[in-house]
Amino acid sequence: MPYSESAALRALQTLTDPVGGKDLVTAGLLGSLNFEDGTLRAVLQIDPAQAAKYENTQAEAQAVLAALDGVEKASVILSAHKAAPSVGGRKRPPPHQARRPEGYQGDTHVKRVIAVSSAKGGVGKSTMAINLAVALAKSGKAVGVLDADIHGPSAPMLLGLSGERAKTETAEGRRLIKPMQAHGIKAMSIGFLTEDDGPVVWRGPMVQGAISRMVWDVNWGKLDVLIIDMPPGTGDAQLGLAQDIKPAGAIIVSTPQDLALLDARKGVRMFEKVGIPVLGLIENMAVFTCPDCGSQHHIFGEGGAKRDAEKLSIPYLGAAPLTMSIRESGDSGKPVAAGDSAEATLFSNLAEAAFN
Ligand SMILES: Nc1ncnc2c1ncn2[C@@H]1O[C@H](COP(=O)(O)OP(=O)(O)OP(=O)(O)O)[C@@H](O)[C@H]1O
Repeated sequence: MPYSESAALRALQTLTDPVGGKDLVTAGLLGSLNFEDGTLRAVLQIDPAQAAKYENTQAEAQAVLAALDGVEKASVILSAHKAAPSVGGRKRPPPHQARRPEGYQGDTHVKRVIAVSSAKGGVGKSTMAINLAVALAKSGKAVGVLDADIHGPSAPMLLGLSGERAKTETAEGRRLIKPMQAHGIKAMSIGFLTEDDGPVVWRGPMVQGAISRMVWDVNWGKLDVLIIDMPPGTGDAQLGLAQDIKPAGAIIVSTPQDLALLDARKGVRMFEKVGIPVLGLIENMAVFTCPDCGSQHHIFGEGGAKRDAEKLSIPYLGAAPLTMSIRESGDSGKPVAAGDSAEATLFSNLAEAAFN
């Protein structure tokens, strides 16, 4: 298989920062990653005072990168962490932290932030994000979902919380938004913060600011996973959001349709551009089984998602069928994953594949 940047990022994620304890990518140590003529070069930016602690890490990183498909030679360089330029005596934070409130500690309680994304609208991304979250919570994990789709928030309806309004509470000395709770998960959506559930017509920086606030000004408490249901698309807004929130990984949802898959490839590239590893592709609406005769119909095509995942060197995490109960449960605010049907088992298996 050819070299893929996602595979390289995933490989670096298997190694732990000996100082901070997070994986190398999430810890923000990866300065650059360049592939040319079979040679993969990575720069890890470390604090020079801690250089001795990184000797093994350098060798380990070189070994995992050299073992990748398409890589003939890997070289990992340790470079001194450049101090952030000082402005008026204060350190300027790196760009993705720009809106983080002063003294914010919240995300130290959140073990992993994972984005669920689709390059095309209507492929079932929100349905997938909510059902994966509920399935994960059923397996004992503490899970939160942030509905980052400012223009068409769907979490209130999918969770049976339409019309509910979030309250605020004081935690860690700050006034924070109290997340909503339903079906074993915590959730936040712009739909809980505005007067009605209609689409919110905001633009560019306002959108990004509002979403960042929902990550940082919500009292998430201790979470194993915070799932970000990203707005559909691969434009500047999504790219900025990914840079701003810096999730540890992204899951791409697509139907088997050629057009959706073409867009999914753009999605993979978008995340790679900002150094976020793609954990895999989930195919939605893969097959419809006729309830009368049991015959199976691949309404949006067959096999393309698996082939595309292979071509892009990203894991194919599995598929969800097109069923009446997935649609109805979404509309009625009772996620199918919360029950004990065959679909619920399927979402548990998908969650296992995607988050473990
Ligand atoms: N596997 C499925 N089987 C049946 N219906 C589904 C399935 N997945 C999603 N749907 C339905 O398809 C519609 C779109 O789903 P959803 O809102 O989750 O998509 P989305 O990709 O998040 O859309 P948007 O891009 O507009 O946010 C909803 O009515 C939902 O109930």
